[in-house]
Amino acid sequence: MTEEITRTKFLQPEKKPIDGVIIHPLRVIPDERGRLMEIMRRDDPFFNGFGQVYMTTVYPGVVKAWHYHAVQVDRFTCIKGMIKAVLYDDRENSPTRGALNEIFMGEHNPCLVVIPAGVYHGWKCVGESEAYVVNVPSEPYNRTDPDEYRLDPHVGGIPYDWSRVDG
Ligand SMILES: Cc1cn([C@H]2C[C@H](O)[C@@H](COP(=O)(O)OP(=O)(O)O[C@H]3O[C@H](C)C(=O)[C@H](O)[C@H]3O)O2)c(=O)[nH]c1=O
Repeated sequence: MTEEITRTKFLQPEKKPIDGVIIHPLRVIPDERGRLMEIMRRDDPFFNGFGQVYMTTVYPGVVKAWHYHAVQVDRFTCIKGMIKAVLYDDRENSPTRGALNEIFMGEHNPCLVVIPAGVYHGWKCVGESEAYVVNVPSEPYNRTDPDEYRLDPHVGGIPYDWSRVDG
């Protein structure tokens, strides 16, 4: 009973994915020389062109959030370290408005996450070393007028506490 409650607590966020969000598991192919992992392919069902590819990193304990894009779709993976990615749906008319998704991803759970425009998102490095994220957004970054809207991660009004949950 107790175990079930604990598991439910941690699995709950991914049980009801935000409308349009895709969590796509990535396969790691190891051999005696190292590892290989495909990230995204032109024939993936969610591929609809890309704007650019970039990497961004996050130091242990740091939160990078909340961001959303008006037009851009993000497709990101964590290739080194571990992050807790959190998504929040505040889109008017969305069937999942108010839903939060928590995804623990990275070396121990390789996956690509597709985030539709309008969905707040961000991540925290939950490992002990700098985490490396690769993003393949649908649009190139506009340096003079970025499609990037932000809220403070701690007092921005989104009902999520970024602190670690022990138990
Ligand atoms: C995305 C981008 C940024 N920049 C510049 C703008 C700033 O001077 C600097 C850092 O950018 P930003 O604060 O957007 O970086 P992050 O906070 O790591 O943002 C990333 O992490 C969060 C969680 C996200 O959701 C963003 O979509 C993602 O870009 O690089 C560029 O020059 N080119 C680019 O393509």
